[in-house]
This record gives sequence, C-alpha cells and structure tokens, in this order.
Amino acid sequence: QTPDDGTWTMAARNFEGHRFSGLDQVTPGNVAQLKVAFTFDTGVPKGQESITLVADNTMFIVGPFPNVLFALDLTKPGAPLKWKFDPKPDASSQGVACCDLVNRGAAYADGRVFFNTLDNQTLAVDAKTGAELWRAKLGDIKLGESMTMAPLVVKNKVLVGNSGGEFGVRGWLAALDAATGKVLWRAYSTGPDKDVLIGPNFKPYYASDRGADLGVKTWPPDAWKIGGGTVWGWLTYDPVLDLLYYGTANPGPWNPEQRPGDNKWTSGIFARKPDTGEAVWFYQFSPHDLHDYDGVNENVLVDTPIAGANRKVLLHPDRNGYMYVIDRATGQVLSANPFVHVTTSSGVDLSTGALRYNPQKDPRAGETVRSICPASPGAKDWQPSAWSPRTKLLYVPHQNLCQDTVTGTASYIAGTPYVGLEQKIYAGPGGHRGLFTAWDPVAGKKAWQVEEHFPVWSGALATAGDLVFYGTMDGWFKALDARSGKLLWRFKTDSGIIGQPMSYRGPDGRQYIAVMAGVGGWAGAVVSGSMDTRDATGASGFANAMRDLQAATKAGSKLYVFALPEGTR
Ligand SMILES: O=C(O)c1cc(C(=O)O)c2c(n1)C(=O)C(=O)c1cc(C(=O)O)[nH]c1-2
Ligand SMILES: [Ca+2]
Repeated sequence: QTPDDGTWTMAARNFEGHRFSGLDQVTPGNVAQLKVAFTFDTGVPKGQESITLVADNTMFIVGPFPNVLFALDLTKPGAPLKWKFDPKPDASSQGVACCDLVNRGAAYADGRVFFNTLDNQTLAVDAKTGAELWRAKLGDIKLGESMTMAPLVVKNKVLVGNSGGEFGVRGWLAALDAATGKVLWRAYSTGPDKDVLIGPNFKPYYASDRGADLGVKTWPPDAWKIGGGTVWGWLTYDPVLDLLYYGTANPGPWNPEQRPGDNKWTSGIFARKPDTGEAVWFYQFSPHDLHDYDGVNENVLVDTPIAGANRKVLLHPDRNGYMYVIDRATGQVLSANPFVHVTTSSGVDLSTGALRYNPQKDPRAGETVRSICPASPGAKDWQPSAWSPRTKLLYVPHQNLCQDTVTGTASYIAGTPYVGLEQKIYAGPGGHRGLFTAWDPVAGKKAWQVEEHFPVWSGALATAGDLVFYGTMDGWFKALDARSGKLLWRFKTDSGIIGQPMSYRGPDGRQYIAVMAGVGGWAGAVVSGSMDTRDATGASGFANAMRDLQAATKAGSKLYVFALPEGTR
C-alpha cells in the first residue's frame, strides 16, 4: 500500500489498482457539508471518462477527442488554467472509435505527463511547462486501430495498448522508454509465440493454456491476424513479484461461428515481466468468447486470507459475470462467484479453469437467441472498482443487462466494423439497469448493493474516511457509507457522470474530491450524439436500452471539485 502524500499520479492511485485515498478529513459525519470548490470545462461535450491526476499542486486532465491535455494551478483561487497542450490528432480517427470519443486519462512520473490520443500516439509532456518532450506513433487508423486507455508507468517504461476489437485489429501492449518514447518491446495478444513474447518462463496453471503457438493454432488459418484481443483496459503491477497484469479484449468478429477454436489469447489475463515483456502465465476467462466479453476489466491486487491461508491474489470482476479471485503468482483460480444474473454459463470448473458455457445461449445463424445475460457490455464494463484496505471490500460500479442476439456474416474490410452480431439490450431481472456492489472476496459474496435506474458507468473511489463515491448517468454524484452502503450525500451535476472520482490534498491542507461530468461512452453515446453513426455493433447496440437517458440528462464536459467549507470538523 502506497503511503498517502495527498497526490494521485496514476489512474488507480497505486500500482495495485486500489483507487483508495488515505485522506480522512471527509467522514460519514461531515460529508453532508461537501460543497463545490471549483469547476473547469474541457469544452468537448462527449463522454468524460478521464481520471484527473494531481502532482506538484497541479491537476492534469485529458479531454475526449481531440485529446487536449489541461494543467490547472491548484495554488491559486479557483484553480485557473496553467497551460494546455493540443496534440492535434488526425480527425479521421473519430471514425474508428467503437464507443464514443473517450480517453481514460494520463499518467504522471518524474515531472512528465504521458497520455494517448485517439489516433494512436503516445505523448510525453513536461509537467511544469506543457512543452512536448516526445511522441510515438504506435498504430494505424486505416487498420481500425485507436487508443483510449490510460498509460501506466512502471520502472521507467510507459505501458500502453490499442483499441479496435470491433474493427478486426490485432491487439498489443507496448512498453516505451519514458525518456525517449522508443518502443522497448511489444507483446501481441494473438499470433506465434515469438510475437506474444512466450518463452521458456511461461508457466500457465491450466493445461488448456500450454502448447506451442496456441495464438495461431486455436484460430482458423490467418484469422488471428484480425482477431482482436486489444488492450484498452487497466494495468496493475506487483513490485515484489515484479509482475504486470492486464486483460485482453474480445476476439473478432463477434460472430463466433466465423472463428472456431479457443481464440488464444483473447478475453483473458496475462502476467508479464515488465523489463522484457515475457509472459509468465495466462488465464482465459472466456475461451472462444461468444458475447463480446472483453477480459480487460481491472485486476485489483490484494493480500488476503483465503481458506485460512494468507494469499497474494488479484480480484477481477469480469464481463462474463464472475468475480474471479486468482493467485497472482501462478494464475490459479481460487474462486469465481457470479455477481449478477448469469444465463450464458453455469460456473467455472476450478480443476480445469474452464467456463461452463450454457449451449442454449450460444449465438447461432438464422435464429434470435433470447435472454442472454449478461449482455455484451457484460456484468461490468471498463468502469473501475475501488478497494478499501480498511473495510476489505471491493466497490464495483456495474450494470444489470440482458440481450437478444442475432448473428450475420461479417466481412473483413480494413478499418471498418468487423462484428457480425446485432443485439437488443434491456434491463435484467428487477428492471434496474445499474448496480453498485460492495463485494467481500473472502466470503465470496456481496456485503451490500445499491440499485440504480441507469448502468453505473462511472469509476468508484474509496477513502480512509470510510466513504465510497460514484456517479450516475443522470448526473448524481453520491457518497455512501463504505460499511453499510447508506447514502449520505449527493449532488446533481449538469450532465451524466462516467468519470473516475479521485481525492487529493490541496495546498491549503484540505481534502478535495474531484470527478468529471459529461455523459457518453458506449452506454451514454446516445446522449452525446455518437451512437447511431459510430456504434461499431451496427444495430444501435445500447441505444434502444438508453433512450430515456436523453430525457434524464444532457451532454456535458465539466470537472467538479468538492471540499468541506473551511474549518469544518
Ligand atoms: O475491443 C475493443 O478494442 C474495445 C475498445 C473500447 C474502447 O476503447 O473504448 C471499448 C470496447 N472494446 C468495448 O467492448 C466496450 O464495451 C466499451 C465501452 C466503452 C466505453 O468507453 O464506454 N469502450 C469500450
Ligand atoms: Ca470490445
């Protein structure tokens, strides 16, 4: 656990992915007095998924496309703009964004700010002046590649990955030299072992992941070249084991009949050595994925007693509906319990690691397959959870959605959607589309849960004041008692919230809590205006389920920062 110096320099605040602030001025007893301290407008009314970083009394924010990086001066009243940096990305990259023009934020290390642009560039900017230090072009719009993820900096390496799983791209994770931007290694998610960086030290726990060149052999001929497995989610790092963890996205196309086989190494998790990129283990959540269950959700590293023994585990709430507890040294699945209503499978066989599919729910040609739960966005999408080392609960923002699926044949045309599956999405059992769940990984069950009308598409924040924060798509920013789930405070912003809340200590010693408001992303693109033209899934995807969101909120682009009035105890 990183000591809390009041800063927030990487998306999840620490390498372990906790999104936990050690600041405790704001408590269940005084949170009702939280007031807006200042706001800032990025000027781009698309989905604001960006985490706001704080280092050196400066706040850094990346806006949605065109991905302008803003630096706010926290030492001055109202936190005025200190500088802004416009990377001027290629406008045509907007055409290959699957799910709105989002960006999930930057990473700060050693006086530099690193971030990605939608047109596949990673940039380094001087944190003091806003001057460009280097930029690296890593992918190709013409092949359908884009970048939306927030980098992680580990051992002077900037780790970044691509998006485009709905466009027939080939997924990868790259490590760049933080000083120069030079690519040090690149690990593909599909293809021969030499491209996937699988060598003699690769020791997966389960037999299904052992064998030469499975990234080729578990696909029809050449299909791995356009097979997806992009790396657009979260990265975590264990400095003691020296292992990096991240998930790979869905295989492409979505229509599973076009790609018989397990489709390694998509919809799973890699553990790699950051120095060389070599893979140490892999586990596939959804072999031969049938429903767009990307495996990119966060892997939260915690040390906790499991069945009496203290274990180094990672917690992974997957799109396929299971909360995985995995031994992070070996890749062994210790438990996998459903955290939503699941019809597509009936559990995970812990002796083989295999997901037990329910064949009745497999998409098949010429038929509408109904009541597929969870729907394509999964039990939970990209919106990251928070872990409190005090309550030992994982706070999971997510959704309760099911769908009816129809397949069609996808033809590959470079740079265009490669999907071949249409869905009609609707609320799962109970009629609410959103959930916020406090999960006890030791007991393997929820401690408490809140239902929301819309999918909870914002990140979560946990604090040492024993509060948890999240936002709703209709604009409420909420503070709950971390132990009971009781709603203690809420504030209505001017747009829906899909940002990642964070907390920092201001130069005045006070605790601040920040979140971006601005509805969008896949779930909210129906409001921000990107859905019908740019939804890669073709048939309006989410839009049908989200029409009432248009009545509930409007597009926005504003940062809200809250604090207690001076002198509050
Ligand atoms: O396979 C991919 O490369 C890819 C990329 C992205 C993205 O970069 O935003 C999303 C997805 N898939 C995806 O499946 C998904 O549900 C999704 C939701 C969102 C969002 O920002 O709301 N992005 C993405
Ligand atoms: Ca995807």
